[in-house]
Amino acid sequence: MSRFTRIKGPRPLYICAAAGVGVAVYRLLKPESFNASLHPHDFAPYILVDKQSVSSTNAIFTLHDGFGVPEPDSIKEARKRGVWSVQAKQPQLQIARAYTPLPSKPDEVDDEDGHSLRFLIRKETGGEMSTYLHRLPAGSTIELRGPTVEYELPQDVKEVVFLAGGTGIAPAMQVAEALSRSPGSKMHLLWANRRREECEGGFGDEAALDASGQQPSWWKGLLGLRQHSDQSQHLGTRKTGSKGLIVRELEALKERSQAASGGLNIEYYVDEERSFIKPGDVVKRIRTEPSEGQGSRLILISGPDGFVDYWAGKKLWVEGREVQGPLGGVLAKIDLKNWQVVKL
Ligand SMILES: Cc1cc2nc3c(=O)[nH]c(=O)nc-3n(C[C@H](O)[C@H](O)[C@H](O)COP(=O)(O)OP(=O)(O)OC[C@H]3O[C@@H](n4cnc5c(N)ncnc54)[C@H](O)[C@@H]3O)c2cc1C
Repeated sequence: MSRFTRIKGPRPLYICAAAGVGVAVYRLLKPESFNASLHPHDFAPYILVDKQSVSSTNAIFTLHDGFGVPEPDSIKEARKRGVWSVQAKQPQLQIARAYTPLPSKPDEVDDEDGHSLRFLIRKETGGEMSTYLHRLPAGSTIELRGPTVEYELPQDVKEVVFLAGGTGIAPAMQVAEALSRSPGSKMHLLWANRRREECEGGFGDEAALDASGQQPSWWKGLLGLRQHSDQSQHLGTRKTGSKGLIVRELEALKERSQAASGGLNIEYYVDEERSFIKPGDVVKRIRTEPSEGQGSRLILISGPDGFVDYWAGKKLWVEGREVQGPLGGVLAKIDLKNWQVVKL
């Protein structure tokens, strides 16, 4: 199972309490010692304060703590550690699903007490939780628990190549946020979407070089990059157009990274424009010079099952736990040298 399939085994939560329990009841029932509302085991109320449409299927949900308390230390800690999630509960069906909080809002980065949790949520056709969430009006209560750290970045992380498909961009943004606190680290983000509407105005760094004519292009044919390059010229004409919400946030993350670490490099790929991530795009980014120093080098993959399987092979279930499974897919055919692959 990837991040984008139904939670199996013990993960769906069957809740005995009646639906519709609101913040007021929590206030009455909460023990004196219960001063941080997000809790790893018990659900706590959050208020949906804003829902901004990104595309015909995706929206950014902004939630505030139902008690109005500052962000708990557990979230501050998770933001530094790597990829993390929280679970949301559907009260009528008594099920829970995991979602990946986006990095702090650009205007809340320096706010120690910032208490927004934001999620990029895709409305799945026939999906129980996601259609429920997309139907909720502003002001609704959504119960959350967590955080759960899904993957902790090694302390000595030096370089990351992140292959993201669709809403797999959320964990990629978490990694970019964590690395922006890690001087000397560097990240290459390759983000693939089916449709342009998910990344309107997204204009890759490589395409920028192409457009300015400074990047020699002979090697692109060798690496299978020509198609993306041609596409990039096309995207270049859109540079002045409006930018989607996620694209704008990626650009803000990029600025933060450039100021604090070795930088964040982003490329956009759009199926409907016949622009796809190629093996050569990965090969090019994992060529490290010995002079670039010691430290962990990671290829992280996040997205729909088919995307993860294609690049790195299936994850497996062993004794009720999901494990990495052997390296398969395209990456198994590439000489990865000292790069480690992690399927998210
Ligand atoms: C760690 C983690 C983090 C995640 N983060 C995010 C995130 O940030 N954003 C995000 O959008 N998602 C995220 N997900 C995925 C999310 O948890 C849900 O799986 C997703 O929202 C779909 O849930 P659902 O209840 O709407 O769909 P489900 O009801 O579980 O259905 C999923 C799909 O299966 C189909 N389906 C359901 N039942 C059947 C059936 N009987 N036969 C055939 N098809 C069926 C549905 O039509 C739908 O397309 C994450 C998952 C994990 C594990």
